[in-house]
Amino acid sequence: MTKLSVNINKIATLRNSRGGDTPNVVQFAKDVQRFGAQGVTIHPRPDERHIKYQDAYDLKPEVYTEYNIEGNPIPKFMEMVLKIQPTQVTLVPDSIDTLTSNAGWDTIKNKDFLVDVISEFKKKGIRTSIFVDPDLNQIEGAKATGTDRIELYTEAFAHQYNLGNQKAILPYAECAKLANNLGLGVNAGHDLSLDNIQFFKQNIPDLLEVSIGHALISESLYLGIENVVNMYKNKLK
Ligand SMILES: CC(=O)[C@@H](O)[C@H](O)COP(=O)(O)O
Ligand SMILES: NCC(=O)COP(=O)(O)O
Repeated sequence: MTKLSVNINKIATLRNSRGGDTPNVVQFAKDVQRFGAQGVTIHPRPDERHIKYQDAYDLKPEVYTEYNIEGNPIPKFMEMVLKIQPTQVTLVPDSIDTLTSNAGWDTIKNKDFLVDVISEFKKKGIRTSIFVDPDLNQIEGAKATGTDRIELYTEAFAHQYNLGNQKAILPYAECAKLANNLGLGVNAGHDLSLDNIQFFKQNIPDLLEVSIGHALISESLYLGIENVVNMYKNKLK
């Protein structure tokens, strides 16, 4: 079974746009779990433009499914994750000013750094995952870091699949196979959606978890908007 972890960054983006507490990210996390999500993902960024570090702490007692915190392991991030002790930390090499995650780790160049950081998290019993491009050398490199899992960076797949290029799945399937053979768990995320998730799942062996945010929240708006427009109209009769 593949677990669905709902990334709630976009709920924080909406909240922050008005400066208040609507929508409330903790309530949203509670609700998605009540609706069946098997995990909650957040990706606090150094500028706290969506999820704030305080949200990460506030969510801890309310996330009773898998709590996955993603981010670049800068000292402030490491300190927070080590304090919170979520189920999983996913390391992403994003630069400070990046719009969204845009690359996986170079696991070979950054081996020593990743070995150190991963061992810190593992000492506290936190499962580790590292964000990687679908490249066999990077999967071998990931194994050498001591990580428990990898998260396949799926933006390229999502883009190509949308253009009708189903072959874009092939490097992902190969990398998942290699990871499984090496004893690494396989997660995936970025731009997965209702359009592409079933095809992705069917072609990736032993896919343990997907984290989905941007499309899932956008789809929720579209799938809910008719209902809400009519609820307003009823109140205006
Ligand atoms: C690693 C990854 O792909 C997600 O964490 C994604 O980057 C969400 O981050 P944003 O919501 O900041 O785009
Ligand atoms: N790890 C990927 C994630 O959490 C969500 O990415 P996206 O669905 O917002 O692109």
